[in-house]
Amino acid sequence: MVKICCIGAGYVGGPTMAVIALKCPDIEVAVVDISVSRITAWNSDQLPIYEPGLEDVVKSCRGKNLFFSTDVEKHVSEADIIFVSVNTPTKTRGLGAGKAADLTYWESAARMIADVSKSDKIVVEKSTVPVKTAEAIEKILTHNSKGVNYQILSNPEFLAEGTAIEDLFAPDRVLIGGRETPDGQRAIKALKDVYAHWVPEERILCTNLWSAELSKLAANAFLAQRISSVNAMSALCESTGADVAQVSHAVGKDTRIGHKFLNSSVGFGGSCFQKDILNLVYICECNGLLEVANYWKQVIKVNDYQKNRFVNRIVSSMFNTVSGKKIAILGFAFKKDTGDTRETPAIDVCKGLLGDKANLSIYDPQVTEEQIQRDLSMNKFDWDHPVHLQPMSPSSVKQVSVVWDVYEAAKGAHGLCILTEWDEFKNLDYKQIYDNMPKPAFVFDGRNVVDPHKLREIGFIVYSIGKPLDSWLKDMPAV
Ligand SMILES: NC(=O)C1=CN([C@@H]2O[C@H](COP(=O)(O)OP(=O)(O)OC[C@H]3O[C@@H](n4cnc5c(N)ncnc54)[C@H](O)[C@@H]3O)[C@@H](O)[C@H]2O)C=CC1
Ligand SMILES: O=C(O)[C@H]1O[C@H](OP(=O)(O)OP(=O)(O)OC[C@H]2O[C@@H](n3ccc(=O)[nH]c3=O)[C@H](O)[C@@H]2O)[C@H](O)[C@@H](O)[C@@H]1O
Repeated sequence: MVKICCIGAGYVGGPTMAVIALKCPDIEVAVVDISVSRITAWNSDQLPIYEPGLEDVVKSCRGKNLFFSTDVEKHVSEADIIFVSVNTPTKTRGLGAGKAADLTYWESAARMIADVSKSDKIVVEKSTVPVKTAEAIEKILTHNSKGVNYQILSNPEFLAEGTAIEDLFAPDRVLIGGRETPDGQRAIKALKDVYAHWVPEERILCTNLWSAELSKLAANAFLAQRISSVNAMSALCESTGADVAQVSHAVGKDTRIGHKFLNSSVGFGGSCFQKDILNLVYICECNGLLEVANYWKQVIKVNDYQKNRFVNRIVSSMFNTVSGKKIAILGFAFKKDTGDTRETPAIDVCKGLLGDKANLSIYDPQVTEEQIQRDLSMNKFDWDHPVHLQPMSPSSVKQVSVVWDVYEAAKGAHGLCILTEWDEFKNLDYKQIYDNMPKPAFVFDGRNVVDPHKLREIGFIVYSIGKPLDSWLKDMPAV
């Protein structure tokens, strides 16, 4: 029986391995992690991450051919194929700080593999890594090999959170990069055979190592670029009276452009887009390609601009101050159907409002108070480390309260800010909410989930990203 071990039981390692176990009953899959609490949660009824459909998959194979364990060394030494799906955060210190990927966790995983392996291994990069990481990993492994042969493959993951199980069941493509040697090709075939259990052959793309590594960074950069493009247009729409939804629709009808990923928003979030683009920028700079680096940097600058613009709009429309005013924040996760808050635009918007001394009442159906308090008091990039290595008990932010009832969050608030597109926000009783707010009552919709016309009929002053402004907002331009 082929044995797979995955190092890193996170948003990627957990769901991908669960699906491999489900689709390949003839393979034994062990997911290992240094975080005891994560592994305990994977072995319990309360999984450590919220992802639609995940629980069913885990329950149907856990204890049969899917195991979660903290015994990292045992499972690594027994495995034929080792996936490495550990954190690759942005460096916060030293060379490349603020841009380069921090490969500390990767390197320590590689050194541990070299220490405990007694049989030949295929080591698969599942984490998103800089181009040429495989070369570095290969050096660590071969310099410490004790006669064991290693083949390194790059097999980046393209799942999106909230749809991870769907994405894994029917991926647009599976990408496998390896060495162009007979041993490298054999390793590619071994991994291809795993995916071939359920992915049609024409969707499994095999390339050289560097193409696979770079394709992952490129794919995320292209996706983020689309959002920054439409968000840049949203600012122009507000100045001209165009409606960004209509513009996106018209543009996306061109089959060469396509309609997906053209929703204007308060900005993209998530653990990877910014991190991976910064990483790409750093690689370009290291290769002397400054024009290319600047081109991609702009995608992040526009994203920051969009978040700032949103905060400025709120403050300027409320008589240039939110000091002492209650603002209800509806949604904190970086997108709907996940409890993940990594790099969520809500953090920057909340910090911007807190900077202007607002009192925030936050509601998100999947995010706990503890998480929100941590996010609002943590330093940039500190979030992307194993949980038990993150700074402990940051002080809580006093002007923030977190509630589990959206109407309670809204009660007495001067304004509502919609920051995540949870479906439930579409159909709230906005009349009841309006009646319980001081006037003028504002709605700032950062996800275009509400119908501004209906809310204006109730009496709200409504700002929807990229939509024609009402006269109140026109008279109070955001600087
Ligand atoms: N979150 C996502 O949707 C996607 C993430 N990725 C990439 O996948 C990688 C992992 O991301 P996530 O799963 O989101 O991160 P995560 O933080 O949820 O999981 C990483 C896990 O690795 C563990 N870990 C770190 N060092 C370890 C070591 N030496 N030994 C054992 N366990 C160790 C941590 O404790 C943590 O549980 C990153 O490179 C990310 O860029 C790629 C595609 C999608
Ligand atoms: O490498 C990764 O981590 C993953 O990053 C993204 O997945 P994810 O971040 O989970 O979620 P997305 O659906 O891409 O959304 C990212 C952000 O962009 C925002 N977004 C998305 C689409 C859109 O049209 N407009 C928009 O503002 C979302 O609200 C969210 O904040 C990619 O979609 C995945 O392919 C990739 O594997």
